[in-house]
Amino acid sequence: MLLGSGELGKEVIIALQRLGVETIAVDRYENAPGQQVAHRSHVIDMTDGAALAALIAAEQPHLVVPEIEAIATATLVELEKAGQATVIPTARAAWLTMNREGIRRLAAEELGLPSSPYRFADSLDALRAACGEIGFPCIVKPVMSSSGKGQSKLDGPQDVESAWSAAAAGSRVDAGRVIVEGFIDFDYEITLLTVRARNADGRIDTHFCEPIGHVQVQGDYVESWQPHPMPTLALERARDIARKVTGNLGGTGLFGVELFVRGDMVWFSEVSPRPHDTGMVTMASQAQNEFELHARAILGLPVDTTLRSPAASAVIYGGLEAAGIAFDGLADALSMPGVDIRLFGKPQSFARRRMGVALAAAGDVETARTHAKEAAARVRPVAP
Ligand SMILES: Nc1ncnc2c1ncn2[C@@H]1O[C@H](COP(=O)(O)OP(=O)(O)OP(=O)(O)O)[C@@H](O)[C@H]1O
Ligand SMILES: NCC(=O)N[C@@H]1O[C@H](COP(=O)([O-])[O-])[C@@H](O)[C@H]1O
Ligand SMILES: [Mg+2]
Repeated sequence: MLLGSGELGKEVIIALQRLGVETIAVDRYENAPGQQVAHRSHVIDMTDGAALAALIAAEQPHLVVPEIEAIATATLVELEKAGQATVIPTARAAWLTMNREGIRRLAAEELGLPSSPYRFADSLDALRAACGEIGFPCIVKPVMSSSGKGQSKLDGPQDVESAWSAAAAGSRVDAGRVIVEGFIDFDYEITLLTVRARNADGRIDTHFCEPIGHVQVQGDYVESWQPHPMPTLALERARDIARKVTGNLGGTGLFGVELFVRGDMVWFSEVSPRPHDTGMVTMASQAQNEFELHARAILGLPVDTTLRSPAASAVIYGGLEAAGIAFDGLADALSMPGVDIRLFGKPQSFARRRMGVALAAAGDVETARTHAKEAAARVRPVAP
């Protein structure tokens, strides 16, 4: 049972089905991408613990696979403890990463991993004080949000009030709480896809994919590529951080470990205990893409993180505010060498909603990036 059935869950469902698994797609709205391919589906408010528990009791899935962070994870923890659900990778991992406070305190305070300085605030006044302590520039984010929703960069005290309002509007669950992070002036940022999977002896091994470089605009990924070259020491540090944080979260499955890099310095940013949006590039670059790796790992099957070809991905946004939009220019995009397109089939388009992705494999990353961006630009959303 997938909890969340967007573009990432859709691919996990397809990968699971190819291995003979029966799939149930759950989301907050009807005809979510994953629901279009699953064996059956349900629409519930996944942040409603009682509704979630009732659905799990009715369906009795062998595995519960969170696909987004905003779900009633405290309920998952209870169900797991009572032996009524097996949560991927663990209920505790879903619970800790749902809230930026949980994962940040674990990573920085318990595991001692390098991260940006941070404070939490529950009111505008507290936010003013917190920004004062962290200094400017800084970044403010709701403790519960994703894809950059409700996130602001603040250059001075004049930006505090608008950041507080933006966080309230962009929070998935209105917790009324924000994190302030010191701004890290990184050279580049990566996602290190990390897989915890059982080996032939039944023990869990940690496997790493090649680093994925990416560009984010307003906290949302617009472009990613693999491999991203890194100095040996920085890569070792990145893997060390990823091994520690995923080892603590436990269980089996694929994780997206987000890291900032400057020279040989590496900072932990956050981690998704599930496939990552920037990892969509692996549909073009790897022998087993991140969705297949997740499916195999959670089923106790062997994994192979080998890179097959340099590749890149570029996001196709909705551009329009309309239901049932269509797309022009597919033939133009697909005529490019090494290019492939995924259109997610989201029933409703918003200007900044991710509706598809262009993928390009090439002999080198630069060519792949150029081709992916060009292909994405050739796909034009049109009103129905
Ligand atoms: N402290 C920071 N210093 C510099 N840049 C930052 C910082 N925090 C976030 N960013 C930038 O904003 C992006 C999004 O931040 P973050 O990953 O925390 O948001 P998110 O809403 O969880 O996004 P997603 O769900 O897509 O991972 C980062 O990838 C990075 O580009
Ligand atoms: N960064 C997290 C991420 O990319 N999550 C992906 O976006 C979907 C929600 O999209 P929506 O907001 O367009 O419904 C989620 O279901 C997941 O597939
Ligand atoms: Mg992120």
